[in-house]
Amino acid sequence: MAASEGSVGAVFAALLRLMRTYPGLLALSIATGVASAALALAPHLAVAYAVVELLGPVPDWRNILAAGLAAAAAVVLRHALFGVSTASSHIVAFSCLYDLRIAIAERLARVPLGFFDGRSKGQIRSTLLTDIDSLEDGIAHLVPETSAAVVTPVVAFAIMLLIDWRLGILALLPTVLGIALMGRLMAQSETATRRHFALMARLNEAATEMADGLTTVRAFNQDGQAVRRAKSVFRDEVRLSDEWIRAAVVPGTTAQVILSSHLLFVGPAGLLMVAGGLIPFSTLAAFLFVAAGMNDLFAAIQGIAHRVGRQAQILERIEALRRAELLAEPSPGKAISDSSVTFDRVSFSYGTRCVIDDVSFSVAPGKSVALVGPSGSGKSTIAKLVARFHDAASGTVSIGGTRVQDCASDRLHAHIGIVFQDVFLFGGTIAENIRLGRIDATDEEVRAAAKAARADVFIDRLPQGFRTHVGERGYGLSGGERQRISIARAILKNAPILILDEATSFADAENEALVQEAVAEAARGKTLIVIAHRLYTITHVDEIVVLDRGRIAERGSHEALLGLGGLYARMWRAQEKTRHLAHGPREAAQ
Ligand SMILES: Nc1ncnc2c1ncn2[C@@H]1O[C@H](COP(=O)(O)OP(=O)(O)OP(=O)(O)O)[C@@H](O)[C@H]1O
Repeated sequence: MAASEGSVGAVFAALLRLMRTYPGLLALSIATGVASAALALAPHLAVAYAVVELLGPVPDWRNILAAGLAAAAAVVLRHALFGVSTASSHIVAFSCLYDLRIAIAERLARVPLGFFDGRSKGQIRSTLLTDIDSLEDGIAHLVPETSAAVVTPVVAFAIMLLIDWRLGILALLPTVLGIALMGRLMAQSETATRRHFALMARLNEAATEMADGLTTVRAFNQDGQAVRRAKSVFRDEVRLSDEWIRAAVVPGTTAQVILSSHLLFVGPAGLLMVAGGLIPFSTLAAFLFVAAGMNDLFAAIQGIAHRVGRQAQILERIEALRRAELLAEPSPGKAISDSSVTFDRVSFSYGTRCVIDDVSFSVAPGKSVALVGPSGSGKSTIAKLVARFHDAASGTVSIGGTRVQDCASDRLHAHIGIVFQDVFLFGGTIAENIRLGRIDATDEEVRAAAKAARADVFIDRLPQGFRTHVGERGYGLSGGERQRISIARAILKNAPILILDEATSFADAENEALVQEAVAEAARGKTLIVIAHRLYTITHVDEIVVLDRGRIAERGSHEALLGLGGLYARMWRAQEKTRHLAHGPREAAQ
């Protein structure tokens, strides 16, 4: 966006673009803001008029009184207009913030899910909350205040030029000089502002990490280290703010002094002109009263200059999310004929690191494949390529004979149900969380899905059953219970392809048995791709694909792979030994 270039014009253009959906209110805010600012000069003009009258040969007290009353009325009107201006600009601002949040949320819902891999949640949260909130200053204050701050000096200078053009030009010089200096100041402070905001994102991350990771940190007795890390970011923040203020204070004050110095130029020059008989004293007095009315406005201009720089960087970060590259959508998308899944010579890299290398396999409709292999071998990445979280760098991933890139994303996602190992539950009721599988499902359907997922018994035992609120991320439920809610979602969705990232650990055998039953229920009649960590759960699948460093090392049935005596057989023996030790010989033999 143009605002990222940081120029004042670009920032205002970007802010006005955001506000253009509310043209009536925007115009009202600017017009009343400008009128209010122009009226700021009225008392000065009234005093100037009264002084000229007083210094005249026959002062007319009625005129002087009228000037006083006009000044009082102008003050009241000025404040009333200012109230209208800020009220309407705030209505526009809060509507714009809402629009932006919705636009970004809709955008984020359509970007490839891989977009989130490279970004910290803290950064996204900071932009969605803090940055968009900070835009309120730009929209509600900056635009009307700036229009007003520009108009008042222009009107004042016009009046000053009318009173005496020579003094008017003299008063203009320090303004030009001060504004030029302020421009340089803004350019200089841009780097500092940028560093400050980068630090704000780190602050946000540190705070999120502290809140989210508190349990882990405490469990490992690392509270000291976590606090030290957070403290170091907090200290950096103070240091940087200090540097920032120190860097801005000298040039800022200089610009302010120069901007306010017009009276220093005009006063002596005007007195010389009076002494030389070029102008009467009453003209100088009137001029000085109008010129004095400019001082507050110069201070306002300086504040505005600083805020524009800040807004430029806020807009830049907001735009990065608002313009995030979308998944290329085919138009119209091709049909998906069945629920088969095929990988044909697929390779994929995260950055420059190749993690899937020339992988080919296929699963026929209603059949099952298990992806196994050491940690980091690429199992989850393969599952993500099926659901098009990322696009393959080469080769094709297809569903029902259609490349995933050729399917409209809603149709693609309607075909795939995913059960992640790390189950995400929203803060809401259990029923709402299950209904995520199909928004229009009836209460009976939700209950039936929960029953099929072996979740109904524990849900009914909760204080408010299906209406029980689960906290953020499912706080208050066990891992196995969360897993079964997530399986209930998939059962409710009833998509023909099921991708299952198998949970690695369970607190007890009962929970594990229930999840296994739930999985069997969810997978009934579906094409199943299961990422398996515990090999004894997948001995029955149609094909096992063994991955090693992104390549297919072996494939076949459980028995065939054991007979091969390779990686799978070694993994199986290692796991059986552990199971044997954990459960005793009888259970392991079952
Ligand atoms: N978002 C990412 N950015 C960069 N590298 C990634 C990303 N996600 C995964 N990787 C890397 O890609 C490789 C494959 O990861 P993947 O998660 O597919 O493996 P996995 O076999 O599922 O591992 P695990 O069994 O531990 O879950 C790993 O080396 C991992 O570090």
